Amino acid sequence: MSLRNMIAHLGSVVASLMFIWAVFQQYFPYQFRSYIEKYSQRLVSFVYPYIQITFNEFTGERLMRSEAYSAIENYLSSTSSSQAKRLKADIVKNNQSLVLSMDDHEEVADEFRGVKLWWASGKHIAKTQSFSFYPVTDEKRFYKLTFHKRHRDLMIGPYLNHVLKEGRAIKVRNRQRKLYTNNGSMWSHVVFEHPATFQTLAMEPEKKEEIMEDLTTFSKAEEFYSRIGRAWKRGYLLYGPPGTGKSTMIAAMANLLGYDIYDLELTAVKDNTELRKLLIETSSKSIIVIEDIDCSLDLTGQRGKKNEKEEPEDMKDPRQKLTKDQEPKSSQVTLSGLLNFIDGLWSACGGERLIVFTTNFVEKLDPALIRKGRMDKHIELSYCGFEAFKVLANNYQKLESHNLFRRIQELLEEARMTPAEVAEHLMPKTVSTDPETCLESLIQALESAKEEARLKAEKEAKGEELPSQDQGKTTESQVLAEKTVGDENSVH
Ligand SMILES: Nc1ncnc2c1ncn2[C@@H]1O[C@H](COP(=O)(O)OP(=O)(O)OP(=O)(O)O)[C@@H](O)[C@H]1O
Ligand SMILES: [Mg+2]
Repeated sequence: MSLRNMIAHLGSVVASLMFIWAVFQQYFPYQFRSYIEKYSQRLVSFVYPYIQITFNEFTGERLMRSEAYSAIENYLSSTSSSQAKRLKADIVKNNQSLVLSMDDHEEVADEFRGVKLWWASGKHIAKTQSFSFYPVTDEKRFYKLTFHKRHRDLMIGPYLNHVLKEGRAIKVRNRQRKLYTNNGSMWSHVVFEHPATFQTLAMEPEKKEEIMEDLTTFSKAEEFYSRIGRAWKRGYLLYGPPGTGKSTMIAAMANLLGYDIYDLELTAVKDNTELRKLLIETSSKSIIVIEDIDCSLDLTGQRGKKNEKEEPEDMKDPRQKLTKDQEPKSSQVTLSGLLNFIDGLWSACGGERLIVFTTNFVEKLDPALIRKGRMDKHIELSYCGFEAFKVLANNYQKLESHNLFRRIQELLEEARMTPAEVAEHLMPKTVSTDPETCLESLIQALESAKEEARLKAEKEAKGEELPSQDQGKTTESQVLAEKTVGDENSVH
C-alpha cells in the first residue's frame, strides 16, 4: 500500500470515529450520562470501604474563603513539606518567612491515635460561561480527607477538631506580631521584633527552665482553666534592680509563646473606665505589661504615709515627676480599679493573657497588688552570677570557656554587677577587639566594684555616719522635700 493510500485510510478511520462520537453525544443526552455516573459511583462506594470528605476553599453564596480550608492548609504545611514532592510556597509575616503547602493533586498521609488517613489536594476547573477578552478559568481548590469507614466517629469528631485547632495555632504563630502602646485610651501598634530569647537571657539555667516550663504549661492549659472555672490568665511580677533583664525577659516570654505585647502606660490613662476599655480591647494570646508599677501610679503602700504628711496636691501625683515638661493631668486610675480588672472582669474576655508587672522596689508595692493568687509568680532578677555570665560570654563573644573565667567567677561572688553592666564590658568596642581584652576590662571593673564595696563596708563597720547609698538618697530627698515644697524634682 502506498503512503498516500495509507494516509487516506487513516483519515477515513478518524472521520468515522468522529461521526460515532457525534452520534453518541446526540442520542445519549446529559441526563443519561449523569445517570450512568451516579450508579457507577454507588457501585464503587459499595466495594470501596473509605469515606471521603471534601473541604472547598470558597464557601457560601458570597464565596468567602473557608476558615476550615485555611486551617487545614496550615495544619498540612508541616506534614506536606516533609512528604509531598510538589509544594507551593507563600510568604507571610511581612515578607519575612516562607510557608510551604502542598501543590494541587498531591497526597500526604497523616496518623491520629494510631489510625492512618490521607489528605489530597485538588482543584476543579469550571470554565466561565461568559465571553471575555481575558478569559479566566474558575479554579476551585479543595482538600479531600480519606479514611476507613470504621473510623468515622474518631475522624469526624476528635481528629477534625484537632486539625482545626492546630491549624489555627499555626496561623497565630506565623502572624506578624505586634507591640501595642497606649496613647490615652487608644492602642497604637508597631511590628514587634525583639530578638531576645530565653536562650540569650542571662540567668541560672534551673530558674530559666522553671519559668519556661511555667509559661508553656500555661499556654497549653485551656482545658484545665475552663474545668476549674478560672479565667485563662496568669500574672507575673518581675522585680530587681535596673539592668537585670526584666524588660528583656518580657520580650523573651513573648517570643517563646508567640504572643503580642501590650505595653500599658498607666500614667496616660485617665481613669478606671478608660483602663477597662483599654484592657477589654486587648486580644487573646497577649502579654499586658505594666512597667515600673511603683512609679506608674501611686499604687505603692506609700500613699497613706505621704497623705499623712499633707503634701501639697501637686506632689501627691508621682506622674508629675515623669511628665515634668508636660501639662499636668490627673490620672484617676486607682489601685482598686486595677485590681478589680485583674480579678474579675478579666474573665469576660476569652483567650489566654499574661499580665506582667515590673518594679525595682518590690518592698514598696501595696501587698494587695502582689498577693498570691493575684500575681501567680514572683520572679526576682538579680545581679549577675557566674552562670548568667557564661550565657553573656557566649552571646557576646562566642566563648564557652577561657582561662580568665575562674577569676571572673571568684569576683562575681564578691562584687555585685548587673547583667547589663557585664554585657557592656563584653560588647566588643571595635571590630578587632579580641575576647581577652573584653574579659580583662570586665575583671578590672569587677575589682574596682569589689574595692568600693569593701571600703563602704569598712566605713560602716567603723560606725561612721554614712548610711547606705539608698538611705542617703532618701534622707537627701526628704530634706529637699521639706525645704522646697512644690518643686517636683524633690519628690522621690
Ligand atoms: N539577664 C539578662 N540577660 C541578657 N541581657 C541582659 C540581662 N539583663 C540585662 N541585659 C542587657 O541589659 C540591657 C538592659 O536590660 P533590661 O532593659 O532588660 O533591664 P531592666 O531590668 O528592664 O531594667 P529597668 O529596671 O531599668 O527597666 C538589655 O538591653 C540587655 O541587653
Ligand atoms: Mg525595663
